[in-house]
Amino acid sequence: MQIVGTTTQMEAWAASRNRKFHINEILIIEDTDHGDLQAEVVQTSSFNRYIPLANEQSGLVDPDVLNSMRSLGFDLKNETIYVAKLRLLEEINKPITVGSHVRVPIFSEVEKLLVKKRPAEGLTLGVIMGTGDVAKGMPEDLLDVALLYNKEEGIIPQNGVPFVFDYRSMDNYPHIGIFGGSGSGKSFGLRVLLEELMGKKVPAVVFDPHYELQFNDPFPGLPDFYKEDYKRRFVILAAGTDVGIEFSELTSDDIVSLLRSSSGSLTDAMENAIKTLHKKGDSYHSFASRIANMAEALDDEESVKKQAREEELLDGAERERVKEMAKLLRTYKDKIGGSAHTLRAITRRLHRLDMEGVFVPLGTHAIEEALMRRQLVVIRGSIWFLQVFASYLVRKLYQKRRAYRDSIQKGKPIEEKFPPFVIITDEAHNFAPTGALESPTKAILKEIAQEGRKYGVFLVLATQRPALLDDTITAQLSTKIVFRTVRATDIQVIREETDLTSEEASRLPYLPSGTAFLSSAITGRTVAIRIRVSKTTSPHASNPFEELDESFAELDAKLWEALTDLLPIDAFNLTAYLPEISRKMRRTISHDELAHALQSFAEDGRLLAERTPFGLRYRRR
Ligand SMILES: Nc1ncnc2c1ncn2[C@@H]1O[C@H](COP(=O)(O)OP(=O)(O)OP(=O)(O)O)[C@@H](O)[C@H]1O
Repeated sequence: MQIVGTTTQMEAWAASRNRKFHINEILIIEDTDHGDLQAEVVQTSSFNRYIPLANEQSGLVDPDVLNSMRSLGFDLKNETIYVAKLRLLEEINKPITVGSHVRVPIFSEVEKLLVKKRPAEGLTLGVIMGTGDVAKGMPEDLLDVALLYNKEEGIIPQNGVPFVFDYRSMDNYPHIGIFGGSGSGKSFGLRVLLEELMGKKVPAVVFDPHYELQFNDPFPGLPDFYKEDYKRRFVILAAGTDVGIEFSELTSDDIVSLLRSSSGSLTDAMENAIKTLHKKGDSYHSFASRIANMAEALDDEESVKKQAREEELLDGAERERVKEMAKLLRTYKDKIGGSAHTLRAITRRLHRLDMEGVFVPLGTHAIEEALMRRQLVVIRGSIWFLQVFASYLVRKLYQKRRAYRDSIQKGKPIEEKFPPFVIITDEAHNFAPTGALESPTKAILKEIAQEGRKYGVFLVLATQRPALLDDTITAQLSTKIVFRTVRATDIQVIREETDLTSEEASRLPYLPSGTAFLSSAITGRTVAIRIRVSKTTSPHASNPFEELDESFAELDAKLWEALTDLLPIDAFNLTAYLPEISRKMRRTISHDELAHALQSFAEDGRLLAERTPFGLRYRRR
């Protein structure tokens, strides 16, 4: 391998007669002037001897490169020649020397560049692309730590140097963005990241609207040495059942922002009424009934006042209610204006939240406890619910952590201990949409994006549409893992927000699933990685069509077995067979299900449908 063509102090072309270049591999240029230089292959091509001029004319390679190859003795007409564009990984002040010899490094030469942390200290996310050759001399602790997967062969060996992410440096370079279109491997990558965070016992909260984050089932075909038991490292909590909002903790401002976030706009009159009528420590019931009483009092002011004057005519409970209404009128009427309509609108909104199960007496207790145990907390619920809940939860956890850190730093009495933690969500563009679009969680995520580092609170935001994610937040994500991306608007944002080169950006639409560019202030350069196989799998990870063949074919087979003894079966008399078939199937089979099954067995040729004077009779073929 040799340097050919015109070079600069950053880039050069290399040509070889007998070795194909791999994209992203690291090579050593033995420069006579500068000594050994490390460079990365950023583009590869080859000349085929049978169509020698095809590439030459295509303009892919600089004419200078071709002339230089000729002058260095390459026979362009009769040889197959491999060509690569190299980019230096270090800075020099004069151009790379043409004619310099190029070689594959040995592991120790590139160890510092490729392995910033050992697997014991960082998150092992995958394998660095193009490192198959240098990996041969790796020490033991880097072997078999990132097994790979492909659909055809299943689990395959680690074929390169592992990529170990130095998560402790997030202290200086916080937050991670995971971008990639549908099917690009984003969810798979997120699972691997979560496994690694659990492995290091980093407390984290992940929102799971797709109900797919569960870590009990091992990935099929995993060798025993690679299996990991995460059962004690995570908890799954259902929003609205296990966790929710503890109403009595809310301030008037919280209630305003909660109602605004859950039901869109809130009028000034409604906001004013909430702030006037809400009292610190109110339960949902006490607040809702105060509003309802006030609305009723406003509806029929004169009657309430009259009844209050004649209170001795009323019985106990009713007397209390009337007295309360009269007091509300005296105290608040002027402050909130006279509209019962406004109050009813508040009641309706509160009622909806209550019906959805948003208010849970134990609030976020279970989440805080799990974080203290350094677990991963998976919170499940509908997207709507999670958005409403996330805005409250994230703010609350962040405040707790801030209060604790501030009390230490400012020498105030120490607040309750609260650990640093990571907030993770997919579909992040829904939680923090770009531009003027509002979402309940946007403000708090923005605050954490800008300030969270100081308190040890970090974000991992995954999205298919980086162009739709709030740009202040995007700019704060110090590490971006970019999977296959096809849309031009998203590629544009990625180019602006990462140091991906134009060659790398042009590869984005064609990246195979599971391959990504990691652009990070922590690594200092863009690294192409292949994400390792996850150690666990989602309960609904199987291909839906394979699932049809497997699970539903099994159902078919069971039914077939249950009815074969009873053949022939008369279609007019199906109900007579149902008890026996249901008994054999150990579940109730309906008339329609049996009729449908018989018909489909006749269609696939297993049964013969005979016409009789009483209708169809199914018999074995
Ligand atoms: N690291 C990987 N190694 C091997 N195969 C992978 C890897 N990541 C993803 N794949 C393959 O690609 C498929 C799609 O991946 P995944 O479900 O992660 O896509 P996605 O980007 O999350 O898509 P969506 O956003 O639609 O969920 C996986 O089922 C798997 O077969």
